[in-house]
Amino acid sequence: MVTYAGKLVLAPMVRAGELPTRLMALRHGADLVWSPELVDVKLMHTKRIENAALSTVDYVETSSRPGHTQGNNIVFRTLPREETGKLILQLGSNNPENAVRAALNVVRDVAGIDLNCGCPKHFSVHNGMGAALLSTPDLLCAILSSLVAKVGRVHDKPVSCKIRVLDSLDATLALVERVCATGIAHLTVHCRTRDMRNRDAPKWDYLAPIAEVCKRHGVSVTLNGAVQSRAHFDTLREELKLGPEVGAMIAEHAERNPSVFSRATPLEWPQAAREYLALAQSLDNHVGNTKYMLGRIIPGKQRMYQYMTRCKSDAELTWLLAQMDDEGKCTDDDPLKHIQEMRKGETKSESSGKNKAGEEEKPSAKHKADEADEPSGKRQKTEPKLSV
Ligand SMILES: Cc1cc2nc3c(=O)[nH]c(=O)nc-3n(C[C@H](O)[C@H](O)[C@H](O)COP(=O)(O)O)c2cc1C
Repeated sequence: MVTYAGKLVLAPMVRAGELPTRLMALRHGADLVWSPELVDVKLMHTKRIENAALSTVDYVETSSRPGHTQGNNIVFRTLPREETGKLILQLGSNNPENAVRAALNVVRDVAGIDLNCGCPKHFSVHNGMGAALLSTPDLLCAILSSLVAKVGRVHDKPVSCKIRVLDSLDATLALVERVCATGIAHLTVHCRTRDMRNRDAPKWDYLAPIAEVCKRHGVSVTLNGAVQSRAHFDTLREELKLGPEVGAMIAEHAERNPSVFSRATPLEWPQAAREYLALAQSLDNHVGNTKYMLGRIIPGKQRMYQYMTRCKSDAELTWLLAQMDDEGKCTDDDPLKHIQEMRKGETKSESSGKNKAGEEEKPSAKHKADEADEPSGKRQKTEPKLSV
């Protein structure tokens, strides 16, 4: 069974935490990775498909949700070869039965189930999920108890949850006592309150007393909030006098550079961007999501950032990043002109039904295998942009 103590992990992040980012984080030393929050009602209506072309397991949305049309959205994709034993799936839920149904649907492909009790964004809280659960502790604990009894114990998989701190330490400790008593194995504490933004300094001093409560219950604990890298975590652990059993979770810094988990120096942004793009393309990641991540990795003030935002396809992104030197400068005098020309060429070959080599166009083996990337992109487009 997976354990969490002392580990440095990738945070759950909507949009940013898709498979390519998780793999890059793992390859650079993340001990565990969290999926983005997946809403229970959506996840419980997915069908498991083994995608032989990519060696992934895809959970694809089916049509059976009332009011939803037939679709083939990939809701969740994992690469068992690299993620087995290291992937924690995060649920968004406001209902114990739905949480259990969703978790049972995917439990064979994940190492643990986590409940999101910390996201303050409208799409989560207006349904009573995420940080709203902090104000409904009875419901929060009912969901956790159900997950522990009906999923965790049955399938020998740990259940965990991620909370924010409350306005006072006493109120936080009282909540932690209740949450630990549900039988969870692990707790992540985002050391900011629901009203604090990511630019606000976290209340790290809450962590030591929270860790004491957790220890009494045999629950491991992870610190979250403004952790920058493995080296920074080592320093923090000393400064805050945290035991070796306390772990840390990184979100924004890992979104900007998924190699921050490394014991060596993390990659510079041009190398990180190149590596991310190659990984995303090898996994048939939707171009909209790839661009989103490149937009986080490439600093906004760089020329390369502006060029990247003008690209519309994987081919354009590949060409552009191949023109980038090791400092991130573009070696082509007029990359936008070249991209326009590429696009015109593609339009011509598309309208003739033939590719540039004059062969008939065929769908790629990967797309044929799951036929689902485009709908997945639609999902990504409609997801709200987070800045939590
Ligand atoms: C792009 C993005 C998406 C996020 N999505 C989620 C999510 O799905 N579930 C969740 O519990 N928190 C989510 N968060 C919050 C982070 O997991 C984390 O708690 C927060 O960013 C604080 O960590 P940091 O200071 O290292 O960024 C998200 C944060 C970001 C930046």
